[in-house]
Amino acid sequence: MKKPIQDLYPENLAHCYGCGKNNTQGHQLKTYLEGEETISRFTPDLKYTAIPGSVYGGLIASLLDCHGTASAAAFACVAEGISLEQAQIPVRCVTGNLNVNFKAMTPQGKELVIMGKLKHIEGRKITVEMTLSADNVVCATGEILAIKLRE
Ligand SMILES: CCCCCCCCCCCCCC(=O)SCCNC(=O)CCNC(=O)[C@H](O)C(C)(C)COP(=O)(O)OP(=O)(O)OC[C@H]1O[C@@H](n2cnc3c(N)ncnc32)[C@H](O)[C@@H]1OP(=O)(O)O
Repeated sequence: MKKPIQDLYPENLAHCYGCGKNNTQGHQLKTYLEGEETISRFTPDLKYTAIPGSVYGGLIASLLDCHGTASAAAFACVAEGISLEQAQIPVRCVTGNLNVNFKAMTPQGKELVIMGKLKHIEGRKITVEMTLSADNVVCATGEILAIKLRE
């Protein structure tokens, strides 16, 4: 079975609050490469409330952040011919810049679907465009500039 990108991160770089598998108190977001796009799914619980019934924007930014860095790692691996079918990948990206547009209230109690597409890669800089949807309605869009860490 295909593993999520975050489960391929080196053990010492897998503690991120949003997506680290080694952070038992974090969100543990999981992102998959499907064809030329990436996908994560997350259902927030009620503590992430903004206006009652809607999801807190900080959580939305956090989901886009971690989806974006995972997507960047996956796209960098594909570009460099590094297999994702192995125990660990030698690629880890951090956020240089994250831009979020909140398009509509994000409803509580729904599974959120976050999708990512590669915009471009230039050296260690990887730009990914993202959407976050509930019930097929785009509630937020985002763009991340992720920087691949030096080895
Ligand atoms: C944070 C590292 C620790 C390891 C933790 C791993 C796990 C974390 C998991 C977290 C995951 C979840 C997500 C999170 O929460 S990640 C947490 C939030 N992000 C950070 O803390 C990152 C802080 N910044 C840095 O550590 C360094 O600045 C990095 C590593 C990013 C680059 O420093 P480095 O010395 O390696 O490289 P460089 O300075 O030669 O830059 C290289 C190129 O990139 C360009 N550039 C750089 N920044 C920006 C910018 N802001 N906007 C536009 N461009 C930028 C730069 O101009 C250059 O371009 P060019 O001249 O080549 O054209």
